[in-house]
Amino acid sequence: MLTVRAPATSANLGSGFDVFGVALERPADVVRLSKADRTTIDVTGAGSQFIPEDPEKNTVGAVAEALEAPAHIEIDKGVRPASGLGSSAASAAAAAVGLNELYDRGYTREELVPIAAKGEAVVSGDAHDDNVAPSIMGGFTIATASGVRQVDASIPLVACLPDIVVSTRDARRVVPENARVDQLVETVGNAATLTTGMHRDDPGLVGEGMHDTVVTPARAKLIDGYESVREAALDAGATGVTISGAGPTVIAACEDADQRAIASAMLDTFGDRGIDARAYQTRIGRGAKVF
Ligand SMILES: Nc1ncnc2c1ncn2[C@@H]1O[C@H](COP(=O)(O)OP(=O)(O)OP(=O)(O)O)[C@@H](O)[C@H]1O
Ligand SMILES: N[C@@H](CCO)C(=O)O
Repeated sequence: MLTVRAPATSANLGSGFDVFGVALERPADVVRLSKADRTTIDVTGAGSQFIPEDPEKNTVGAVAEALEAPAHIEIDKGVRPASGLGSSAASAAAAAVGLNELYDRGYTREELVPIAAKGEAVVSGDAHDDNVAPSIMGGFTIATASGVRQVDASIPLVACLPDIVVSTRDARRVVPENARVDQLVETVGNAATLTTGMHRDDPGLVGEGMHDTVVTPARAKLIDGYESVREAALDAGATGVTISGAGPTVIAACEDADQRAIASAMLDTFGDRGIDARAYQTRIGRGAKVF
């Protein structure tokens, strides 16, 4: 038996659609794995009633198949599914790291990213790396066709998860197929600014780089109250606000001292619209850990 804790993640960060991602210190999935003749899965915890235990439909099943590593896998969900916090990815990351060790496959953390992404493909139809990469490697990650670059950062964040369901599959359907050259120029500038902020651990630059005029406006329509929540967070001191992954979580970058006020402002604004929510006062953290 081997236990792995894999963190929630926030992908895109506005200007880095399908490329950027960060690991969060919390919440996380805890996955226990033991060798078996065939893969079986038990799921408990947050939203487990909505998560299939069929290995063909659960992200960890695809990972076990890719690694040719059948196992009994117990998933204790700390990351609610369809949250925009990489719920499916956290389980896939934990399974990739754990089965790699259990079967002594010898893959590096970076080599495990595309293997874990095969789990994401089961769920959203696309094997996007931008959640599994930070959940496996930690910190801030830049996932491209040529591999993953990783930066250790510890930017304070507030992730506000409303009691709304937005599936990645649905959110990918509203992404525009084209963008103008001026939007391309603005996005590159914001992405470069955000990356510089991560290297300098500068919440101001990271927040500035989270601005996005291409994907975020299209997805904002799926989150009741998004614009009001974003404004309230900025008024409370957030340096930048955007949709976390495919949503509905709304994520803010900030200074430590402003976290509590930002969390309250976001919760109150959703509450004014009759929407229950919870806010994680967290920060960028480390990747999957084997116990
Ligand atoms: N191990 C798993 N953990 C969570 N969800 C899973 C898992 N395996 C399969 N799923 C399915 O994946 C879907 C949740 O994935 P989805 O990508 O929509 O949400 P998310 O991963 O929380 O969000 P995002 O990818 O935007 O961060 C649910 O429909 C769930 O049934
Ligand atoms: N980049 C993906 C992340 C999903 O968590 C999307 O936004 O669809």
